[in-house]
Amino acid sequence: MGKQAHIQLEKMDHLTKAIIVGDPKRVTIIASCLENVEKLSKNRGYISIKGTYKGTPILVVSTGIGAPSTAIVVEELINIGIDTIIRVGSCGAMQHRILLGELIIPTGIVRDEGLTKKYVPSNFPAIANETLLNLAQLYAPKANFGITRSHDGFYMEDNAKNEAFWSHFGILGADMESSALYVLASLKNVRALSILNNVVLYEEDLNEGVNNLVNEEEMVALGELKSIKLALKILHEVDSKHV
Ligand SMILES: O=P(O)(O)O[C@H]1O[C@H](CO)[C@@H](O)[C@H]1O
Ligand SMILES: O=c1cc[nH]c(=O)[nH]1
Repeated sequence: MGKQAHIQLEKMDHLTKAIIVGDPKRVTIIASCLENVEKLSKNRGYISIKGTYKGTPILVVSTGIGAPSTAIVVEELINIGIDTIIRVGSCGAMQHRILLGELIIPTGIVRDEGLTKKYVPSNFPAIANETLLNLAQLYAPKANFGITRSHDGFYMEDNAKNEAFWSHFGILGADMESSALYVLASLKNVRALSILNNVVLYEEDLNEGVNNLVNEEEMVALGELKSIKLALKILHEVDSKHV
């Protein structure tokens, strides 16, 4: 397959592992943890670089916010031969015990976004790849593992009510992209995992929490670095594909 319409990348030799991030600024932070970094493309907010981590080639691409934009990136990454994808993202906690900068790693996800329903019925599960999940459990035993929720409406009036509803069932946190990644990965037979840094305490004002990320508040910035290092370690250690 040739150059992909949105990410503007084509198949590259030996490049099968990728990190996706929502915020394009995170691409630069990840670049600082890699060697042999090369800038690749910049199109519509989809920024990409490649580099190596302890010799393992890694591609890093930003998705922007939301499931549709993420699905475009995931589809195009698969088209260019990527078979292992880790989302390094941020999320809001849905349990009081989860502190800022703690990692939340979805084992399964409540599909409260619209995009994946265009692919499969809503009773199809969004689940993490077992191989990647086992490595995450090995390298980050203190992370919060469990079910999360992906949603579409950052500013909905009923957010607090919906979060209280799902929090009651033990849902750990919320983001907007992970369920799209998990569902597409299952459908297309590639491996996927999300590693989320908690940037908002449960029942804290959403805007204030996300601004903390913009201001690089210390706990949150450390959590982000922890999420990046974990993703790189997993991608380095995992064998080249077998789903
Ligand atoms: O920090 P990223 O990876 O963008 O993730 C989270 O932050 C955005 C909302 O502020 C949404 O994309 C949400 O999923
Ligand atoms: O609460 C939050 C924080 C970040 N991203 C979300 O989707 N929700």
